[in-house]
Amino acid sequence: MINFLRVIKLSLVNKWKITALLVNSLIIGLLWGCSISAVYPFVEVVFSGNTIETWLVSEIEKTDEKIAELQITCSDLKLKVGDSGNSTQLRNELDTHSRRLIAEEKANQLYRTVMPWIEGRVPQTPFGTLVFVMSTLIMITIIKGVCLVLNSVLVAQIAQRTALVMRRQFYSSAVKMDQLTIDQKGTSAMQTMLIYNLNLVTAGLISLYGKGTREPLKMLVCLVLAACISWKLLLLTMVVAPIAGFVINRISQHMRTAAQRELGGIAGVLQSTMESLSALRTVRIFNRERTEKARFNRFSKTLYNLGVKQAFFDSLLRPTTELAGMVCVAIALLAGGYLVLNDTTHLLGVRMSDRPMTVSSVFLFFAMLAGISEPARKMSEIYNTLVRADVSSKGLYDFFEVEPEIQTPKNPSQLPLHSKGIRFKSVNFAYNLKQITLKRLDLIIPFGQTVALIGPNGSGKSTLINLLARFYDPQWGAVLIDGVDIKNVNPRHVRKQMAMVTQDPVLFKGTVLENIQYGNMNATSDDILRAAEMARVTDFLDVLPKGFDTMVGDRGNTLSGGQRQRIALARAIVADPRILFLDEATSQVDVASEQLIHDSLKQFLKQRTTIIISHRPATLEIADRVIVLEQGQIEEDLSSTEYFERYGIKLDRKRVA
Ligand SMILES: Nc1ncnc2c1ncn2[C@@H]1O[C@H](COP(=O)(O)OP(=O)(O)OP(=O)(O)O)[C@@H](O)[C@H]1O
Repeated sequence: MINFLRVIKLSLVNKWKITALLVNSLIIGLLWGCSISAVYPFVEVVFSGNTIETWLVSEIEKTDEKIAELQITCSDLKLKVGDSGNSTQLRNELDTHSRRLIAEEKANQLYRTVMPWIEGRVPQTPFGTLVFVMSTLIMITIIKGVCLVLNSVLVAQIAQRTALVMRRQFYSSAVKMDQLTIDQKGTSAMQTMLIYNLNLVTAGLISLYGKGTREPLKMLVCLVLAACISWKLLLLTMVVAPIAGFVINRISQHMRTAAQRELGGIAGVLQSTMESLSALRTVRIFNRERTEKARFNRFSKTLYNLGVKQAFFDSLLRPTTELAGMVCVAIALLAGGYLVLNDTTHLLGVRMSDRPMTVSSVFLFFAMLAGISEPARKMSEIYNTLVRADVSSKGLYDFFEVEPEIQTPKNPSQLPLHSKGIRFKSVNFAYNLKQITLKRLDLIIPFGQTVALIGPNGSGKSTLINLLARFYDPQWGAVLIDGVDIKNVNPRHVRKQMAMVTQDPVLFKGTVLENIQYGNMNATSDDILRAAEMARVTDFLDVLPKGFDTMVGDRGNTLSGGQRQRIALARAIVADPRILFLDEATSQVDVASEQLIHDSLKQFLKQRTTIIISHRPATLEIADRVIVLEQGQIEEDLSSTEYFERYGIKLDRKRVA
């Protein structure tokens, strides 16, 4: 439970709520004990045709008689002990009777103390007493109900607050996590963790602070009351507890393994579902519904088997605790019955109580054991939840503890506003040990230049941009902006001067306006309008139902690919970056619009360094320089005019017009 203990530690900041909860749970426990104790007046008073007052009077009389009798016996025994010298048997007898005398005196004292409080204040008939007991029981139940509501609210507040902290911690770990780890883990695994693991941890906290606090306190109250009747008899009945504890421990070890497997299985099902649902169009166009269904069914079947296994171990717990409880009750009744039937205080030579037990006190003892076994059963149920919470918290803490590879140095260098140039200095980079992606790459891009990177798929174009944005750090060599190694700069400061548009840009749920503003939250409406005009967003606003205020749907899925790209371009323009990346940024924009965008971009690109990735000659026309990459190395580095001449590329401006 070491991992869940860390969650509990986190929840301890709610110390006042926890204190209130403990007090509340203790009250519930006491009320529980009181309601069970009602069995005593039933058996002893009501069903014997007494009222509380007459019963007290008769008890005082009985104890008076017993005290007188015991005093005589004790005096006789003292004389006999004196005569016989050192007879052990007589001494033991004297000891037993003396103890009994003290116990009777104490009981008598108690009855006499209570008597003035009771006299004339309680019902005077047996039926009236019954009504009184029942009304008290109902009152206790009402107060207990109010306490339970308060208890649930406090538990929810503690658990949900802790979940909130962990959710925030998860999100900040996720956004800090370096790209390489995210690539390896997969975003759907992270989503699963955020939803499923966190839910199980919250359920664990609710169980712990709810039943996990209430039930042991209920047990404690009943244990104390049972011990007051006869602590020795209680010890005797508890001999089965270590055996039950051993069996429960063995079962719980299996439960833990099963819970771990089940969690892994659920993660698999959720990941597979998220993946196929987010790519439903691809699934449909290739008629792969059956394949996906089969894959999903396979995962679900595994989950079913794991669930059944888990349920099997869960189900073992209840009969085990019930059997242990039954054995306890049987021992108690057998021992108690023996003491009552023989009117003795000794069992197998061991004194169990100072006064012989009455039928009603054995009943009360039995009721207290029942009062212990019910919470014990509930406790065994929460164990399963706690095991799952522990397994889930391990997953979450493993996630929190991943040290991001991209770190801010202890004494970061300041990066001035980019105005000189970018340099890749002997850069070697590999995503994994098997393949080097960039090999001793040297490249200098002066400020204000627009460079087009071209080359076959997988030649390392996007990787180059990723290194410049510090999504990854090179294993060898350095990337410098204006002479400052960006490894020594806070990544946030590096990215502050950058903006990026990719071929499949992500838009967020919100309006067109909000999506453009995302690039610069301080942008005025004029800035947004200017950016929208430059990216030709304004050209299609008329066809959108609410213009700038149209909701773009999940990830912008209510827009066409070209419209999405144009909004993403406007978002980058409004950010007013010093370094701009355009990775096939207009690949889905129609030729006529692309030409218009290029015309308006030309002026904009003059005050910044731009890196374009594209295979389309039309896009290359805004570049000053073309660099051809091949297997992570620079093959050619030409001015755009040289490049167009060498490869005989002619741009058909008429077609555009
Ligand atoms: N996250 C990643 N993890 C592991 N390998 C990667 C990762 N991203 C890219 N690669 C590998 O690095 C190499 C270069 O990829 P990169 O995306 O930089 O190529 P590219 O020139 O931009 O290709 P394209 O023109 O197809 O976009 C490829 O072989 C690719 O498989």
